[in-house]
Amino acid sequence: MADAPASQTQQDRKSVRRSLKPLTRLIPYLRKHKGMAIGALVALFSAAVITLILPNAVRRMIDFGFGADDPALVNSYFAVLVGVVCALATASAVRYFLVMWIGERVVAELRSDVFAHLTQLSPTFYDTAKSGEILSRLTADTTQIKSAFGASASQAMRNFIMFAGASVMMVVTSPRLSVIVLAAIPVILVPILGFGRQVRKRSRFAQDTLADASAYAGEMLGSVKTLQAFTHESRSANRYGSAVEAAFQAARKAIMARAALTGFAIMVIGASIVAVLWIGASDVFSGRITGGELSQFLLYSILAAGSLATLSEVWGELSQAAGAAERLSELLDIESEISAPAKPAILPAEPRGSISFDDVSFAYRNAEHMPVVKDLSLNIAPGETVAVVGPSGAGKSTLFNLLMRFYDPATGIIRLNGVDLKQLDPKGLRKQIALVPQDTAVFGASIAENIAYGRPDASREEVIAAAKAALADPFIAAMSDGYDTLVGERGVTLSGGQRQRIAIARAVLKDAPVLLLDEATSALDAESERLVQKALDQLMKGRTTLVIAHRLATVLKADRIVVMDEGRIAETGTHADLSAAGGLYAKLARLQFDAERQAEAV
Ligand SMILES: Nc1ncnc2c1ncn2[C@@H]1O[C@H](COP(=O)(O)OP(=O)(O)OP(=O)(O)O)[C@@H](O)[C@H]1O
Repeated sequence: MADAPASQTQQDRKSVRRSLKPLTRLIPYLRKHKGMAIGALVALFSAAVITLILPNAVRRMIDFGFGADDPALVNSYFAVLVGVVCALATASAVRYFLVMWIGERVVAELRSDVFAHLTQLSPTFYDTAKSGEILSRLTADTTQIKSAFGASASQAMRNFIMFAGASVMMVVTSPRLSVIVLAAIPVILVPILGFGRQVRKRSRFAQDTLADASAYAGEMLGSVKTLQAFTHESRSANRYGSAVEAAFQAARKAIMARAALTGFAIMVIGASIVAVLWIGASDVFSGRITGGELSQFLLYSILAAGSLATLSEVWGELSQAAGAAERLSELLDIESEISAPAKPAILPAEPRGSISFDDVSFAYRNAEHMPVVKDLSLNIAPGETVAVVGPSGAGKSTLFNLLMRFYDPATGIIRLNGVDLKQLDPKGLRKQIALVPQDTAVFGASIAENIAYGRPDASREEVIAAAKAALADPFIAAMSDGYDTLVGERGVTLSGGQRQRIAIARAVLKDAPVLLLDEATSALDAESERLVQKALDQLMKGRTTLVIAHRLATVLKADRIVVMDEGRIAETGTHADLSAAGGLYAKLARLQFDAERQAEAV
């Protein structure tokens, strides 16, 4: 599946899966921990076998120990029993540890894999996906799988072994009584399977509803200022409340199905035990079996019944986990639209930083009927500075997206150093490009770490040098902890101009031959503006620069101005040429730059 459009994922979700098959996706994770898994199985098996020995020991004690009227014999039986109990305790503790360990381990690895996969997906996926929903999958679904692996799977196996063993031992003890108990089994099993399907369907629905609610919460908390500015607090809280309520109702239905399943199983099992006891009692009176044998049989049938009841409960849990595994599999199966070719081309060193767009057309996946770039051709020489201007929505940022290969063009070829971008490994390509975006993302870490985002292996000295080149050093030095000051979500909020200088410092560190610069539209104060401009001038030296320009100063400095309109290049030339031509540029320049001149005059 390529980057799935939302509608397709929705459709997949609605389809009801009828088995635990999605859980097989987890087998490779188990294989990695074969030793632990085998250990868990051995412990599991030992504990089950020891439990099965107990009723036999009880019978021997009743029939021989008490019967023989020999206290020494009774004592030795109890001594053996203590040993058996110790062995049972040890095996159970080992089983618990190993099984829980495997559950935690598998989920840790699964989480890392899902996250790593998510980081690889192309922006097309994120254009339609809701980040809150994805986070819910990463946390809630994996937790469900953990409980399935940690507890349910081992319980299922233990109880299956116990059930099989106890059934065999029941037949050995009293074939006549066994018939009654075993006849009840199909009566129990058939509805269990039916209920199980219901539980699975409903719990998947509950999880989906919860994921939708999380997506909404994520979106709202991400833009809390807008929310409060429009005083939408109670409206949002109500909407989230209803979403959570819907999730609760869905969960309630799943729980109801499970409760009915458990109650039903216990009732049928209990009834058959009472019947056995009744008939067994009359058999003891008539001398057909001994009292010890009836006790043994009864203990085995309680064991078998208990195992079956647990199995029915565990079946429900495993079904829930299968729903979660299915949702995670869907995520893991999404392939990135953008990937490296089998044999990526080597980028020639020369001409360093030459760019060409050759008859390129492109539309975003979620608006395919609306091409955003149309038959666009543009050659940029190494070291050239090209300013891209145009009305809002003309497709300027899209050019950057295409050049960084976040998306592939529908038709036409884009080349770097003469090589088609599709022939290159996207990572290799992106190493050649430094992006200074309009709105810089600052991460919850120290300033130094934020700058080193440009090149994580950079030394402290290199980070400081980059900050100096970006004229960011003075404001960083003035902060309480200097380069170690925490910023972003965990610390100080940076101003627009400061963030831009952090972005420039990152680009300085990256030292790539191509620079993509998206000038901020929001005006900085004169001093910040001067500093940012000065830092940029330094950065642009010797690099091929494509700049989405909003300032007169920038277009004046550019070697060439490209004017975009509705996805096409409307005009190209210098500021003087284009102003004189009296076309779109002249109009834009009049509107935009006149205001700037007036502001400067004030
Ligand atoms: N991820 C996306 N999915 C769908 N449509 C998009 C996406 N990004 C941009 N568009 C649309 O593509 C068109 C061009 O957008 P683009 O951001 O390239 O314009 P721009 O010239 O950079 O505009 P601005 O100056 O306002 O930033 C717009 O109509 C926009 O709505």
